[in-house]
Amino acid sequence: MVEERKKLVELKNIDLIFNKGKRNANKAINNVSFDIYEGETFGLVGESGSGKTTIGRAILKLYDKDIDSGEILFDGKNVINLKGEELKEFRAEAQMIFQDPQASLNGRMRVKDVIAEGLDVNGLAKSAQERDAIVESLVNLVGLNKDHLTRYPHEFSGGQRQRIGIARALAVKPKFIVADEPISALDVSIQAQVVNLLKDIQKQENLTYLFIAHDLSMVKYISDRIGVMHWGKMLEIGTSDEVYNNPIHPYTKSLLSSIPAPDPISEWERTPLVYDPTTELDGQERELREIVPGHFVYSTEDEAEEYRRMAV
Ligand SMILES: Nc1ncnc2c1ncn2[C@@H]1O[C@H](COP(=O)(O)OP(=O)(O)OP(=O)(O)O)[C@@H](O)[C@H]1O
Repeated sequence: MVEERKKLVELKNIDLIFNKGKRNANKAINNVSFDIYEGETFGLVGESGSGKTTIGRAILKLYDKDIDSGEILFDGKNVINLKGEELKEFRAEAQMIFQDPQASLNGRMRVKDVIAEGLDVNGLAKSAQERDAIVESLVNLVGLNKDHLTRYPHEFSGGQRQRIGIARALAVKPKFIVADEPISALDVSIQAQVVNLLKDIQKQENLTYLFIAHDLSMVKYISDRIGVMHWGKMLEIGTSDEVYNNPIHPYTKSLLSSIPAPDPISEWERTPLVYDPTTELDGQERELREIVPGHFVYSTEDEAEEYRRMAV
């Protein structure tokens, strides 16, 4: 089903190397390919430093350097080549929501102006009245109220600040949002509210999300498909159900086994699996291979055969 949908974002064999040519060169993204379909939420998981943020920022063209090889297409257009009007349009169509709303919102601006910044930069409101009206509708959409508009971001709780960040991203009517650990800094009790808000808005506005997280339980809840990253490489891609219920790559299995179980008995029985990453360094050629329809695992041909046998 998913395959028939339009691809909004296409990553083809992306490499991105920080400090290229220097002693501290770091290949943060290593030959990564995947697509994000229009209207879906693609969850990107993996431990700290695995390259998730780098992928999100590379798609949004937020680095002052280009990717080192490969191609990123947004709505069919090569992101690297975007300039002038096309780049401006892309900047509005593809937005980011950050982990720490405190750090990402300008504390000296009133909420009203924080939210309207994108409208102002892109000249999207024809009059002060229209600007006010758009800001008010956004505030309603994210569950804040009009009285909040004249206050400053620091006067709000973490969850409310994230709502301000979401309203701000939505102001320019994006098609695509990279949500980079948008709930990690929030109290557990607030996390579900913000995730539900993102889901509701997605439906209402027909948005496409790249949702970055290390909290696998929430990723499962919000994502249609999930990609698992380790050391800059994509090790497994599948539907959310497949990756959770039938994980194949040993790294994915270890990540899932580290999630605490909700009830004490299962938690007592839980055995965390330890992943041995040295197999990634054995010099064998690996690539993402389809094990069952729509479920891909980074493997050699022999490993893929073995995975297929085990999946039957
Ligand atoms: N601007 C930069 N300059 C140099 N190295 C960087 C830069 N940004 C990230 N890196 C490195 O690239 C690798 C991938 O980092 P990235 O932030 O993408 O990982 P992540 O999976 O998002 O981790 P986290 O969950 O901690 O944000 C890391 O080794 C990191 O140190």
